[in-house]
Amino acid sequence: MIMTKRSIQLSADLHDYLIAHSSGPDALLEELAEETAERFAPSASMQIGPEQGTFMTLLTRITGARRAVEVGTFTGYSSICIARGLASGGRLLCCDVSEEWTSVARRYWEKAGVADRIELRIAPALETLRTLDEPVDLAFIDADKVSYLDYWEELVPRVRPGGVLLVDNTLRGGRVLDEAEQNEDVRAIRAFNEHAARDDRVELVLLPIGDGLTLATKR
Ligand SMILES: C[S@@+](CC[C@H](N)C(=O)[O-])C[C@H]1O[C@@H](n2cnc3c(N)ncnc32)[C@H](O)[C@@H]1O
Repeated sequence: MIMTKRSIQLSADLHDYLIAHSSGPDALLEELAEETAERFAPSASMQIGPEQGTFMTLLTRITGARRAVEVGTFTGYSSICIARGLASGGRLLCCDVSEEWTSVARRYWEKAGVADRIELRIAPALETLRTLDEPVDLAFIDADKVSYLDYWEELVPRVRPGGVLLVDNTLRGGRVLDEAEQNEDVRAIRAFNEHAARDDRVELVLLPIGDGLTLATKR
């Protein structure tokens, strides 16, 4: 009989323990999370979690990424985590449609000392992605769920062989499993997961970090 090792369910205490035994977040990211929670609840829950942020900084650094793209910036937490991991001379292009939310991001980019390596484009992300003509080392998708498949299709051809794609919320709180769940976002994530898992251009793993984080590398 084959015994399958499964990821364990994290209780709130075990999650706290995991955070306490990981690097970061530093005081600046904590301040950003607090300001976002105070000013923008309940939208604040859109922000990535601290362990995801650390994971993304380490992954960006380990892969030596110099040219990164983020789809969905909000108040800037994940963009700071990516920007901090970029190799010397690296650049991050951020795509969002909200001037209000990204004005907070701009302020924290200055405080974090990463403003000089980030470009923000305020426009529907599909429009921005279609203008990209340089190979991408690392892409992060975290915007409107119904467009995930379209973002993927624009980004996969642009990511260089060996480059990385990260896609957030791919477990959607576990609702992907509930066949009765017909919420538009959940259906979109389900369709995305099925599409990506069968995509021969990449190898991927769906990690149980945060709300589910798909990590793919281009063949
Ligand atoms: C889940 S939040 C991003 C959270 C962010 N990654 C963080 O860690 O704080 C989603 C963001 O996608 C943006 N967004 C929604 N639709 C978009 C679109 N069509 N094009 C670009 N950005 C979009 C929203 O304005 C919002 O800021």
